Amino acid sequence: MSPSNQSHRGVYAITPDEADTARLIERVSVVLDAGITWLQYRNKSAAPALRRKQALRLLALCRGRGVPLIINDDWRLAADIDADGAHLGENDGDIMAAREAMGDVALIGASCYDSEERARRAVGLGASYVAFGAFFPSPTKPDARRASTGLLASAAELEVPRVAIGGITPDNARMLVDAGADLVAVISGIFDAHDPAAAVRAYRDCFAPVD
Ligand SMILES: Cc1ncc(COP(=O)(O)OP(=O)(O)O)c(N)n1
Ligand SMILES: Cc1nc(C(=O)O)sc1CCOP(=O)(O)O
Ligand SMILES: [Mg+2]
Repeated sequence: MSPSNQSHRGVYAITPDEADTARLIERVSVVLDAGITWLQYRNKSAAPALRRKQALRLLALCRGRGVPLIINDDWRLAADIDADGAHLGENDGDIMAAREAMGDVALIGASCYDSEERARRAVGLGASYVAFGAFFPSPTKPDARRASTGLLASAAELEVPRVAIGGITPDNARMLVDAGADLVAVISGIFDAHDPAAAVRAYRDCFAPVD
């Protein structure tokens, strides 16, 4: 997988906690139509049965739009429903086990926070992308530890896509792209925006070359 591959570049939208499944699908549809690269299903409040139901509904939606669906936290659920990937943080289990269960082409992401060493280890264990953050104060996760943009450049040698996360807005995204981010992962900047589709387009513009 090449970090310059266009299919691994752009907007990585992450769902907000949304208990109403019909509303979740409605909100995500708008965002998919605006042109995102990947979607992550993340719902920290839902019980397992609701998470499974929502993940299945999102998977059908994403398949129809050709957008990979990555499941947060739970690689077993991801493997069980045949999602496109799983995202694992420091308390979310074993990258090697996820890779073994999900196969070679699955998108297995690892949260690396502010640590290049953690990213190196994750790639060694089979991660397909690494995520660093938080780069800015995050409304969704105010206590997230902070990362510096230098990590994005130095992690280029890992030769997997580098994801930036945490408080990313259309106004600060370009500096992360310029620093080496292949994807920007966003919750509130999209889903709390007055016009989520316009927000996605504004993030996408940050990946376009400046004239
Ligand atoms: C793309 C991406 N990066 C980081 C995270 C955070 O993962 P984690 O630290 O496990 O925290 P939770 O999201 O589970 O609260 C992520 N989900 N996605
Ligand atoms: C889920 C998550 N992980 C982070 C990390 O730094 O690892 S920051 C974060 C929240 C991202 O939401 P928002 O775009 O609203 O800031
Ligand atoms: Mg997690």
